[in-house]
Amino acid sequence: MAAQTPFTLRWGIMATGGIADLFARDLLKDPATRDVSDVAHVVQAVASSSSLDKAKAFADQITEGKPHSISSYGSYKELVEDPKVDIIYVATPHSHHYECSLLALRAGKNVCCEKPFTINAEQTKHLIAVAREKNLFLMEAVWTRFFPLSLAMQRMLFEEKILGKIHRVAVDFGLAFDIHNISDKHRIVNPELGGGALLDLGIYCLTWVMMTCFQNPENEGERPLVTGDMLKTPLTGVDEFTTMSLMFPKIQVSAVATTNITVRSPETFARIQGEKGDLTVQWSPFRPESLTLELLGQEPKKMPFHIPGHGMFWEADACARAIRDGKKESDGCKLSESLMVMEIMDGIRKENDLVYPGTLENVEKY
Ligand SMILES: NC(=O)C1=CN([C@@H]2O[C@H](COP(=O)(O)OP(=O)(O)OC[C@H]3O[C@@H](n4cnc5c(N)ncnc54)[C@H](OP(=O)(O)O)[C@@H]3O)[C@@H](O)[C@H]2O)C=CC1
Ligand SMILES: O=C1OC[C@@H](O)[C@H](O)[C@H]1O
Repeated sequence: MAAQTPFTLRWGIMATGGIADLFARDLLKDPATRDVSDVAHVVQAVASSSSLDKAKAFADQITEGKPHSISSYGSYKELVEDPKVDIIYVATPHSHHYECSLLALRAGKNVCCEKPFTINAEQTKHLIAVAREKNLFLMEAVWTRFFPLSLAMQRMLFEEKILGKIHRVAVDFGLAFDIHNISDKHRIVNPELGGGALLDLGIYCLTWVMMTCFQNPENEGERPLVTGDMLKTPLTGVDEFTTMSLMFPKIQVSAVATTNITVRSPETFARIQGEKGDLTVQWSPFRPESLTLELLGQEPKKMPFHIPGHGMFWEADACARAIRDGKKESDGCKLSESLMVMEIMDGIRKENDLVYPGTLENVEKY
């Protein structure tokens, strides 16, 4: 039987920083290397807000000097106006996600925007409203949700019920940014770029809590009761340490999530404890490679999950499948969940008086 022609999605990469590079390189990987044949990707165009030369250099860099036909633009506006681009990957700092996603949606482009979706929940709501009004696909790029490990873990917990009743979840994600020696302009500490632990790293902790608690079918979509505490860095006033408590009354599960930008989390960053034992997940919280089952009375069993590349292609494949099928959001990263996570983070920031400066929290009129 003849092989089916894959559905090919043509990407426009908005920004030329660290994650844009990793994402674009993953798009260029042959899908066969991850056993995918129904969808494929093309890096159609790239844009830099700073200069055309930067965009051109980025295109050469991701193709490693090989001949290519990627269009380069010296502005984001030109990128979203390219008729050959189907979807924009927004890879700017947090502070710019909202305006960049709006720019793309208003130009009629589908959007996959880096995490955190926006600075606050009102901005996320607005993006969702614009996407719906324009009948476009929109997704927050929470790539971790699409990893084989994440999907296997959910099958084990919810279909095989390998731990029996789940009682408790603990997740920690910290990175040692050496904040006393980096520039206060670095995006991780700079309030003007939406810096701080919660929005950058805490969102992954919340992702693990959503995947292990909120998405438990027995939870039936009930929202957790949330409280949180922050310790802010005297350097710039953003949160250096944030601790969150998330209680799920319907399933009687308690979750604790901790995040910080000063010390690296230990190798085992997540522990799910149930009546039959524990399931732990090993580094990293954003790109998980192995989990361990520690069932009562049995030897621990470590299960590695191979990642044939950086692992960002799985979320790209999900975008392609959704768009191919005429869907306006991905089942793997629902807009309602992205909005809930933004609302949780808003609530914790409010409890701790963390407000971003200038116009960062503004929402354009609907
Ligand atoms: N999924 C993941 O694992 C990761 C996700 N991220 C997310 O991706 C986003 C970008 O992070 P990262 O790539 O590390 O950041 P970088 O600082 O490396 O790159 C950001 C890029 O955004 C563009 N940009 C536009 N406006 C500004 C501005 N005012 N200040 C600085 N840069 C600007 C620049 O490109 P240009 O000048 O060409 O327009 C710049 O290169 C963040 O929101 C972060 O949360 C980050 C790392 C990992
Ligand atoms: O998403 C992310 O994951 C990896 C971290 O290095 C980075 O700061 C963060 O944005």
